[in-house]
Amino acid sequence: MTSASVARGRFISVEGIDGAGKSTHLAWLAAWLLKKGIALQQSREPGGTSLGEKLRALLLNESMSLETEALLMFASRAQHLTEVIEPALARGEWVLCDRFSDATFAYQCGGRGLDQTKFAQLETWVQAREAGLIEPDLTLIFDVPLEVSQARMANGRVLDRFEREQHDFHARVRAAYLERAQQNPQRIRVIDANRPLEVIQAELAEIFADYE
Ligand SMILES: Nc1ncnc2c1ncn2[C@@H]1O[C@H](COP(=O)(O)OP(=O)(O)OP(=O)(O)O)[C@@H](O)[C@H]1O
Ligand SMILES: Cc1cn([C@H]2C[C@H](O)[C@@H](COP(=O)(O)O)O2)c(=O)[nH]c1=O
Repeated sequence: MTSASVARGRFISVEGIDGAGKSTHLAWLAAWLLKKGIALQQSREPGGTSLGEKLRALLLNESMSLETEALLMFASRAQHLTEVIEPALARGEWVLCDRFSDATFAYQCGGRGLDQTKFAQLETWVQAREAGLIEPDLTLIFDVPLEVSQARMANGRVLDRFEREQHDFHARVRAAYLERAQQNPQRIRVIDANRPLEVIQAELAEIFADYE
């Protein structure tokens, strides 16, 4: 097979409020898919590139205006798309990404109140290509009640700027994620993450059973 005929890889993103368990499940899913022989890249946003990780450190730790925050999220994404995501998909590899633009919709629009028109403009600017908008093929939202995520986060970790936000902020983020799932039922799947790990892993194995 020539490189021109390699089938595009799959783009999977995981989302959820802070402490929902998405990083835990992403690591498990990556190991499970690798065992099935699927070549993949595991990455995250903000971050995923050398520049993106520097932007991540600023975003998670420095105070900044709402506009700066939204623009830096998309700056990290622009770099991530051109440097990591698009080349990997073109090589036929899967990309498993810990958060993508649904997170901007949930945190910057839902949590912070950014105008959705501005979000749509930035999304088009950064993600539009000739073939259409680059979006995940499948997005898993790990959903838990706030008391559960707060209890999981309280378990001995140093909280970043987003994690230190008030209860109302996280409630708005969760509501925005669920709204986004309702708007995109063909792409987004909500997973009840308030269950034992092995039960959630069995659901993930079922979802990906037919994927090759
Ligand atoms: N289903 C579960 N049952 C019990 N504990 C869980 C479950 N899922 C995750 N945890 C635990 O909750 C904590 C938070 O999980 P994790 O770091 O994966 O969340 P996260 O959604 O990636 O958080 P963040 O977005 O803030 O990085 C970890 O200690 C993890 O072991
Ligand atoms: C991509 C993206 C992320 N965020 C926020 C959400 C989280 O609180 C942090 C990332 O840290 P994580 O716990 O490792 O997921 O960034 C955001 O506000 N907007 C975004 O687009």
